[in-house]
Amino acid sequence: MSRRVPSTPRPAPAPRLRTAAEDLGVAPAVLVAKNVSVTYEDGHTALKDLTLDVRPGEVVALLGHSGSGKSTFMKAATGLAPVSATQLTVGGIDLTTASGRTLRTVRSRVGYVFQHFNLVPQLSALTNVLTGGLHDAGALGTAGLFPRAQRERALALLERVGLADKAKQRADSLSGGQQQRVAIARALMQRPQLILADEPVASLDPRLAGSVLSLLRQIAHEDGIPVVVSLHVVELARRYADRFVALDAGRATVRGGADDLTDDAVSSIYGPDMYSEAHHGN
Ligand SMILES: Nc1ncnc2c1ncn2[C@@H]1O[C@H](COP(=O)(O)OP(=O)(O)OP(=O)(O)O)[C@@H](O)[C@H]1O
Repeated sequence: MSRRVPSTPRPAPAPRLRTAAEDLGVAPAVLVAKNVSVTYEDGHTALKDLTLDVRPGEVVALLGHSGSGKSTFMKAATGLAPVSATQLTVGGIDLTTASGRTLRTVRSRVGYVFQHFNLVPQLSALTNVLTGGLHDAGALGTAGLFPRAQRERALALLERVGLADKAKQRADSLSGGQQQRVAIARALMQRPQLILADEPVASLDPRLAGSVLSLLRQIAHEDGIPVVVSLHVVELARRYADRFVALDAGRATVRGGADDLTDDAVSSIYGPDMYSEAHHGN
């Protein structure tokens, strides 16, 4: 059973812009997970009864020790893990029964951002972004001949992430932070309903980590595309997420708003010994 962290008195937060979710009122959840469990083929249960709704415009951080089930949840949300659930839907499509074309459609509408970027190293930044639109580009795209409208859109997305001048550069000649921005542009090329970012800043230094998370938050708040992001550094969750869910051995243990990530909450998520590392990163 999840428990909420009791609020402690804190200084009043600085005023902020309304999020897209707030503007939309009570927008329907894009991702609905009710009692989701995942047991892998070897019998290991990596997720147990996780319930989580993700609404337009919000950034939800997944916290917890290594091996607590964060990636497994993301795999479950794209039909890549063996799931049992009362409900698991993305954009209204039931992932517990989807297969074949339906599953491919769901995956094409979920942007995935990985720790190691997963770009094709020898291709240009622009071509990497274009691959995000393959689902819509048809046979021409598969042959590497992307329609002009797609190329223009990919360029506009590179501009959005601040890399228009790097469009023709090989992916492997870009810095880590730049590669992650290309990966985010590639995810946006999918016109995603949802972005899943699995430790997107674990390979980046703190300054670049902040800029990548700030970009993801901007996408959630301005475009309304919700972002689920797994993080190992609590301070980043406090700063860039709207709320968090902490997992422990596959179960949600603590959840709340970013302001609820008090020192007590951090200790109860990671234990007193891990407190310092999770607090500040390496
Ligand atoms: N395909 C698999 N088969 C069996 N067990 C798996 C499989 N994938 C993951 N696991 C196990 O499930 C548990 C949860 O793994 P998961 O990768 O979801 O954790 P995580 O919280 O994302 O960890 P990290 O922070 O290190 O990425 C771990 O014990 C892991 O070893």
